[in-house]
Amino acid sequence: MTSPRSPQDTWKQMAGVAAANLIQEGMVVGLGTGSTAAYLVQALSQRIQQGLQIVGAVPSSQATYDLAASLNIPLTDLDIHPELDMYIDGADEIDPQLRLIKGAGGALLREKILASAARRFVVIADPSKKVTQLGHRFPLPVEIVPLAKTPIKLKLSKLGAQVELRHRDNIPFITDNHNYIFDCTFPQGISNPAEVDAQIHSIVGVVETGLFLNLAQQVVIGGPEGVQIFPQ
Ligand SMILES: O=C(CO)[C@H](O)[C@H](O)COP(=O)(O)O
Repeated sequence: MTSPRSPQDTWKQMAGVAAANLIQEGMVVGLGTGSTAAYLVQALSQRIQQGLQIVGAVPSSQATYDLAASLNIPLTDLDIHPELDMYIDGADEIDPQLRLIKGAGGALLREKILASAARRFVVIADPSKKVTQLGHRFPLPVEIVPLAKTPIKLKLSKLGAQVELRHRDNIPFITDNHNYIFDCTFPQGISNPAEVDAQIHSIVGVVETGLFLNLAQQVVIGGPEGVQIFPQ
């Protein structure tokens, strides 16, 4: 297993290990994307080596697929298992109502598909991800069809967002679904996430937003005082 490098990494690993311990025999599990989810994947692999038998895991990105395959986790997909027993993933922001901003890793569409296909969605994080209001610390990622980038940018700006096309290595970042991502900063935060989500979804060419509302059931936070699970 990778050695944690900072307290935050240690806390992410604690959350990943605790969430892997929630996985039971015979489950179909969705695996999230990002550094916290990578600790989950490593811990699940260890449990499988120790004898846990799952039906299979569905990865939320190519990166997670590659990691899980390299660790010999049995993989499956939504065509074979359209319902997941559990989906476990990180988040960029978590509010007190378990509403989330996700998508820093660029996998928000597949992540939301898996979260909505799961009977139980467990979020794993370190304490820095907890916020009182969404959108204050982290821009909202919005996945869009590249052809429509200019009209969509205009419409998002009219909703009050400062809109940046995500780049990697000085070229536009392309998602696993061949789309672009706009990172949208709302200077006052997002006081009504459901309304903002509906307004953004009404723009033609928007594929999905990083607002995960009414999806997460449980949060596992690793921190200096150990692991806290809410609600228990
Ligand atoms: O939404 C995500 C990827 O699209 C990640 O779950 C989120 O960015 C958290 O990442 P990390 O665990 O590396 O802090």
